[in-house]
Amino acid sequence: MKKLLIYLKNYKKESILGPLFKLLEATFELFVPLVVAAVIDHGIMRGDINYITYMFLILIGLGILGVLSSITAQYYAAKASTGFGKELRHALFFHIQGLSYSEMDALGTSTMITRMTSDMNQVQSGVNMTLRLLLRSPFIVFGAMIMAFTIDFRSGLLFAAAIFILSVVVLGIMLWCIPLYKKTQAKLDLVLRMVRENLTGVRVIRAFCLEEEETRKFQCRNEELAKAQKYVGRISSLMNPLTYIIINIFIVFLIWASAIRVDTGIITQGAVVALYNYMSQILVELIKLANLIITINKSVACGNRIQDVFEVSSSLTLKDYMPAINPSDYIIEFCHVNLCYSNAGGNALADIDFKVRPGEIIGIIGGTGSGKTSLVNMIPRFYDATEGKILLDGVNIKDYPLKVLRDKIGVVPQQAVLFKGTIRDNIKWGRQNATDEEIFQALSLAQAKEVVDSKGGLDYMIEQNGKNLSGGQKQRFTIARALVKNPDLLILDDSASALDFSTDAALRKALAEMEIRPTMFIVSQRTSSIQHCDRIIVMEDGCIAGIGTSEDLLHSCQVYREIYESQFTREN
Ligand SMILES: Nc1ncnc2c1ncn2[C@@H]1O[C@H](COP(=O)(O)OP(=O)(O)OP(=O)(O)O)[C@@H](O)[C@H]1O
Repeated sequence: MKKLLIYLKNYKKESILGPLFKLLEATFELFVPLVVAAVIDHGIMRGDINYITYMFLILIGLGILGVLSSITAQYYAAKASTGFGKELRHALFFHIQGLSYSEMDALGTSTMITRMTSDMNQVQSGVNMTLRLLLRSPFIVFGAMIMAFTIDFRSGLLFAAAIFILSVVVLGIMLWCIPLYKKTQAKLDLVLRMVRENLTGVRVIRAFCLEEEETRKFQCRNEELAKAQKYVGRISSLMNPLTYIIINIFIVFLIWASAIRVDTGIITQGAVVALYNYMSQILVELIKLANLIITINKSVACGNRIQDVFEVSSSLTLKDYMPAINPSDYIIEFCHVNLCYSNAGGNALADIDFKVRPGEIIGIIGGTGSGKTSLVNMIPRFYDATEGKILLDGVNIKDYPLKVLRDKIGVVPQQAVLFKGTIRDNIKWGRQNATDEEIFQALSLAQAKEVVDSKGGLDYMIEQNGKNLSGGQKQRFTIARALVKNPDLLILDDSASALDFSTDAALRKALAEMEIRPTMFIVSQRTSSIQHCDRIIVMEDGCIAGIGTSEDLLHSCQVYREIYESQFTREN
């Protein structure tokens, strides 16, 4: 958490002025009981109206100064904490953007959202409260005690005893509560994760009629959370009655002892009222301090969770400068590449070794989980090879600046992801300066032009995740988005799976006939989608089972033959 405080560095002035103004406010507050005492002892006792009016004006002045100091302190604390929150959020977002898929997989999306939102808010409000109260409350507690000592030494001792006992009770309850708050936070995380999963997977849940089951599970988690919250709530609710009882016992003692001392003329009646006021101030401030410590603890826990994300460094080694290009006959070369996912038992890919010439269309086929996606995901460095190397234009892909590498590659992922915005905005994700003409060219190639026409043009608004489009329409837009980039290398990862056979065939034809054709990797489960590729890579259990044309493979590769025959028979 400490490391996060660096994001306050641009708000040093506010971080100093906020607490200082709070101390000023506290100082004015500490003078109030003295003024009241003076009013009683000198004004009321003597019936001196002028003196009372004068002191009354001083009280109003102290009140106004206190309010002004408080407002100024709130202003600076809010400025520092919101600025801190803004910079921390920005830094975390930037850091997450730099992580590779491996780290994203390990951290998990829903926990990152929680850290970015509710944890971040908790840390921000913790900073705000700390700036306002961390100095103020102890200042008032000890200030009130010192004032009590200056009024009457014996009463001061009573104050010291009261502060000690109250601190033990308040700290005890607080220490009891802190681990329980952490457990409650963990249960809240579970509820949030479930909400997120249910909202994103609502269609699947309904399709499988799992609403009741999910509602039951949610109710369980929700009840566990409520139970934990109630338990910690009950314990923390002990704070007020206990502290009030203790402080009132001390007040009884104080008034009893003071009354005797008033009778003997050691202290005045005004002094008793002042002491009583100081005792009340101590109570209020100790409770505030306890709440503050709980808030700080929650914030530190949340801050540590945010810090954990910062601690995850990207496994991507990044280069800033373009390497010298080694002229090569091949655009892509996989040299004995292995891939082992973090936390996975064994290699997902083993000894992948092949070369691709510029302009070639390579089909990749294989059973579910055979490693097709893993293979193509390594080219844009979504995952890095654990052994071996991959060359692009003769240069190790790890030697390219990431932006240069990814600019050369157009990727159409298995899952068609679109963003809220117009069709134009979405296609421009591929290339920001693409003209409408270029966008239409890409849409035509992707067989998506008639979809745009049917939706009324490029200004049609796509909803978040493209939920107002069919699966096939989304796929066509994601293909157009990759094509508008004019990549040297185009990766289509099962991205025509939702297209009907004739649209799929028209798409392949259009791609094959492109004037300046990128080298292509077409991943598919359908033989018909890849059988006309220049070469086909057949994957089985993370290894290459065969490479060649469809005809060659039908003779030489049993895996391919089995896939081909099973589908060929079915398709006919
Ligand atoms: N992010 C990941 N973390 C851990 N293991 C993974 C990850 N992605 C894939 N795998 C594993 O790697 C293997 C290959 O998966 P991959 O997605 O590459 O297969 P695929 O041939 O593309 O499958 P499909 O046709 O079903 O998409 C599988 O055993 C899978 O469980």
